Amino acid sequence: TRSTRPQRLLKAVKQHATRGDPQSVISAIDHFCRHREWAMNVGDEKGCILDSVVSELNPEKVLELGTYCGYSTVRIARLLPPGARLITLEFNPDYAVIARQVIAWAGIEDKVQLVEGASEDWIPRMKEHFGIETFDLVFLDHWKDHYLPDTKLMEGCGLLRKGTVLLADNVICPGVPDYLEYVRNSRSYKSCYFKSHLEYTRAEDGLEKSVFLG
Ligand SMILES: Nc1ncnc2c1ncn2[C@@H]1O[C@H](/C=C/CNC(=O)c2cc([N+](=O)[O-])cc(O)c2O)[C@@H](O)[C@H]1O
Ligand SMILES: [Mg+2]
Repeated sequence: TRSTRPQRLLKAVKQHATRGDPQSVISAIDHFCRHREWAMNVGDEKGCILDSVVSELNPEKVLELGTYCGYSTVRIARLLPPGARLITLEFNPDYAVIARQVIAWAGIEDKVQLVEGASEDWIPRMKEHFGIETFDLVFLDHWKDHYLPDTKLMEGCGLLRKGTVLLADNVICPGVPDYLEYVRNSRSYKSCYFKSHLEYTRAEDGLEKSVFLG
C-alpha cells in the first residue's frame, strides 16, 4: 500500500539529516515540505518566532498539544536548558510512531516525553502522573477547536501560574476565533499577536502569545 506523508517525511529526515543534529532534522523537514510535499509543521518562519519565545523564557517545564511528526517538538527541545522537560501529547498512534523516530534522530529524546493520548484526558493527570505542578510554556498546535476548551481545562487543573506563556499556532489560518476572543478579552491574560505566514506559503498566519496573569 502507498506510504503516508508522515512516513515520507521521516524518510527524508533519515536520508538528509545527521543523527544527533536537531538543526539538520529541522532543515530536512522544511526542505521536504517546501519542495516535495506540504505538511502542517509550524515551519521555518513561524519557527523562528517560536525559537525566540523559548529562548527568552528559558522554560523548565513545557507542554506541547499536538505532536504530529515532531517538528516543533525538536525545535523547542533543542533550545531547552539541561534538566528542562517537554511533554508532548499526540493521540494519533500513526503520527506518534513517526514523531518518536524524528525525535530520536534529532538526539533530543532525553528532554522529551511523548505521551500517546488525548489532551483532554491527560491534562487532568499531569500532576499525579508526571509530578508537574505548573507549566512555564504551553505550545498549542492541535485541532483548532480544542485550543479554548483545553486552555480552560489547564486553568481549572491549576497548571498555569503567574507568567505562564501560552503560544498558539494558526490563529489566522486555519484560525481559532473563539480562543483568540477569549485570551484577548480576558483579564487573566496579556496577549499579543506575532504576524507571519502559513508554513511554506504566502498566506497570512501568526502566533498569539498570551501570558497568564493569575
Ligand atoms: N486533543 C488532542 N490530543 C492530542 N493530540 C491531538 C488532539 N487533537 C489533535 N491532535 C493531534 O494534533 C495534530 C493536529 C493538528 C491540527 N493542525 C491543523 O489542522 C493545522 C492546519 C493547517 N492548515 O490547514 O493550513 C496549518 C497548521 O499549522 C495546522 O496546525 C495531529 O497530529 C493530531 O493527531
Ligand atoms: Mg499548526
